[in-house]
Amino acid sequence: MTDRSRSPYRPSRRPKGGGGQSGGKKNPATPPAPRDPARRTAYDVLRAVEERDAYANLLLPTLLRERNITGRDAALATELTYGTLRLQGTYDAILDACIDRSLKSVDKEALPLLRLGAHQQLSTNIPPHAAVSATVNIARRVVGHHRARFVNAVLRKVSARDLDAWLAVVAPDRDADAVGHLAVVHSHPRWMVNALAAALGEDPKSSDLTETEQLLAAHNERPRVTLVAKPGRASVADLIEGGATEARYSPFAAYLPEGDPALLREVRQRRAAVQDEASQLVALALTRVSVEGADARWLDMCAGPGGKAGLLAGLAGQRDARLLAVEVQPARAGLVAQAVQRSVRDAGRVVVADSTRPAWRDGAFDRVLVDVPCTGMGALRRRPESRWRRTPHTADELAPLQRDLLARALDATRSGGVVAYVTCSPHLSETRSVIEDVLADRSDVTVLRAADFLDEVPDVAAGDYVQFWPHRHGTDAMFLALLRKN
Ligand SMILES: C[S@@+](CC[C@H](N)C(=O)[O-])C[C@H]1O[C@@H](n2cnc3c(N)ncnc32)[C@H](O)[C@@H]1O
Repeated sequence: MTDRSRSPYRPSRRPKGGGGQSGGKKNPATPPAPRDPARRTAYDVLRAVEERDAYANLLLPTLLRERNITGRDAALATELTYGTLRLQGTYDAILDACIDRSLKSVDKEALPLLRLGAHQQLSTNIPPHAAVSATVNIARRVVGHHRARFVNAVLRKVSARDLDAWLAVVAPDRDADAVGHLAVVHSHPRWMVNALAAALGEDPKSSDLTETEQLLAAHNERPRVTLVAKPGRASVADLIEGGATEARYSPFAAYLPEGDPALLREVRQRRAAVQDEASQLVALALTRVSVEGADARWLDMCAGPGGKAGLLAGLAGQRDARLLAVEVQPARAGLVAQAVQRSVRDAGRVVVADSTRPAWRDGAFDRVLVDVPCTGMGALRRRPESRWRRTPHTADELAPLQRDLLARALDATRSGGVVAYVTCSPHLSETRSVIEDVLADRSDVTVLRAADFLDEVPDVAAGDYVQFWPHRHGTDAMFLALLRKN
């Protein structure tokens, strides 16, 4: 057991009575800041992710704000939370080797402590003894002394090896089982490694999964923050003046190397927003396809939370066109309304509706974006926990809705108009399979070579389609098909 007197994280004692505040006054509205605020906050997020499927990217900023945690503590809490979630699969394989029973039998309050402790020991510069004692201190407060002793015992076993040495013990041999090896080393579910290898055109049965490994490794890197300057409302130069740097591909993008995007005036005024560069480019590609005749009515059928709608509304306004943005969930439609607010010529309109039951007549639109609900396997860098929430069946379960939405998008488009089918996933069941299934029943569609409309981006063509990749482009893995209605 850790010697409390030597712990650098030893909590200070509060005086009894009088609330411990200077002047003896309590403010019941303000919860006391937790001791060791960075680790405690990381633990609270990890536990909420485990217990109630919370989203770390939403909960962490909320807790940091509520607890008034800033600066180095906020940076540490962020690193510990995301770092632990990213390598959770690797840490679980190691922890499993350190306890006598199955890791699955460890309760949901203690398990995040084990992962948090393993992360500090194996992937940070925090000295192992400090990582153990600090984690055990939190364990005493949140799960009691008995289970804290269990946490202490397991973490001491973890400290016997460094990460590479542990991987040599717990990861399957690469030659015998390449997918199993990569799954443990890069912390992905096995089925997902298979699906990603197939999407990259590599044979999951071979031991040479070089590009698959690059992709898995990229999923565990911290994504850069990319901003979009909304057309007609802000410029990239404005963002660069605020501290951003020039982006590689999108004419509307800038990268923010550090700092909180909300501190930028343009972001606060909703003239700019955070948006992945590939998200910008797939929307832009739709606007680059020439259409003969009228080009006044644009439709975004799945608009929430409004990233692409915000960009499209600005571009529509600049061309004197109008964008109708449709979203089935009222709360998300509210976010779309904020995103299109004050776009050029006020070109965006938002409605709450189900796009599979269209309230518009067939052929009413010149350009249609259908950015369907999907597994989100293209955004694993930003939502690391989502890889453990999906199952091998999630993509198949979504396919009927994706097919229905694409068919309705084609119906909504006039002859000569164009549809962009977009997913934030490279999974073949949600990308080319959906298109092939829908087009098998129709003779009124021509598939365009989507990469021709994104000349500035190298290595993005996947046959007639476009597939962005984190390891090639530094973006989310967005998929795009451009379909002309004959
Ligand atoms: C992948 S997200 C779209 C992202 C969005 N285009 C953006 O760039 O911010 C899919 C959205 O479609 C919405 N959705 C799902 N089914 C729908 C339907 N039948 N009709 C309209 N919207 C739907 C979901 O609520 C979700 O907000």
